[in-house]
Amino acid sequence: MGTPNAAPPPEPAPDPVPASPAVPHPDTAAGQEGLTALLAHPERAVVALDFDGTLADIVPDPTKARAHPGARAALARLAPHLRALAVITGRPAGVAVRLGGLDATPGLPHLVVLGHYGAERWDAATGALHAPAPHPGIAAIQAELPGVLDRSGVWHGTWVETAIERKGGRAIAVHTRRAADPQRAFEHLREPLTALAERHGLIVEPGRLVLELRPPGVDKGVALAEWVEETGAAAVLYAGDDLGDLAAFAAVEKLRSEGTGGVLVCSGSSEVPELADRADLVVDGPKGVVALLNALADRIEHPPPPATPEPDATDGTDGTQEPPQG
Ligand SMILES: O=P(O)(O)OC[C@H]1O[C@H](O[C@H]2O[C@H](CO)[C@@H](O)[C@H](O)[C@H]2O)[C@H](O)[C@@H](O)[C@@H]1O
Repeated sequence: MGTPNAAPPPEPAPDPVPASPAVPHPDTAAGQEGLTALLAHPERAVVALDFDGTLADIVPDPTKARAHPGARAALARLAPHLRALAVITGRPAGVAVRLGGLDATPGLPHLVVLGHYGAERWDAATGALHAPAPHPGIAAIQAELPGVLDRSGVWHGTWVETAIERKGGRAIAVHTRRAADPQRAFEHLREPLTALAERHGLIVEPGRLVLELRPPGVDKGVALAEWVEETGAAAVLYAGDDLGDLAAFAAVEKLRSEGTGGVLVCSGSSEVPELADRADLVVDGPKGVVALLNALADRIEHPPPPATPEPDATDGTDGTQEPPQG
């Protein structure tokens, strides 16, 4: 039995607060400004991300790409805080939705997927897919491509059908990741595939060990700028990993010059140094992108307490005021 004057039992220790992942610090002043704008008013900000290499790890077989573990949960966690969220990809929109499991992710009711570099659009709200008619040059290229690849000698006469990705009849990608010497094969095919594309009114979009023959007239920069305008966003964060994302980076740089906050994130790899050079922030591939999305959500959900104002050096409260004269 305790004595009446005994000290009260100590309060039980509070549950440990899980350590919050820190939001990484952009390397550039423009990136810091953009991030500050996004965190101050996420409800006025938008986030757009590339798919392969950014939300999904790079794998040798393009049909086997999947969203990085945790990517869908991180998107679903961040999306409700934002004005809008988009995936902008070179893939057909429906393929990115399927491979990413984006239609099966609760919490993404307003996601937009802009496929084929912005030529296609899928809206989660309706499930509707808008796609232009296929360019007639694609069918012609499908017929000629096997001959061009045979003559290239890259696969020593045994090139495999798996090198070709047909992309829903709206583009054709030739992958060299599974060639004996992927980089050499890429360089070797560039000229003949460019000539083939030009003969049929198409362009070549180079990517990570892939040369894609696709219709001209749209790119990720055009797609991103139009979408940002549509949303009326005051700040935009764009994350990508490949050469096709440079156009989106340029669009963000232009938006910044016009007063919109912007953050350029590179999902880093050794394959595309050009993008890291232009980024405000380089993270460690899709794993780093997922960590960034979670850190942003965490910071928005648990904002730091307002900073204590610095003592005013002229009000005499900190002892540094000049002594009265005279
Ligand atoms: O805009 P993205 O979402 O990045 O799509 C660009 C191209 O990505 C895909 O290829 C890349 O990922 C493959 C799977 O990891 C990899 O095998 C390949 O080497 C990469 O280049 C996709 O297959 C292409 O159609 C996209 O255009």
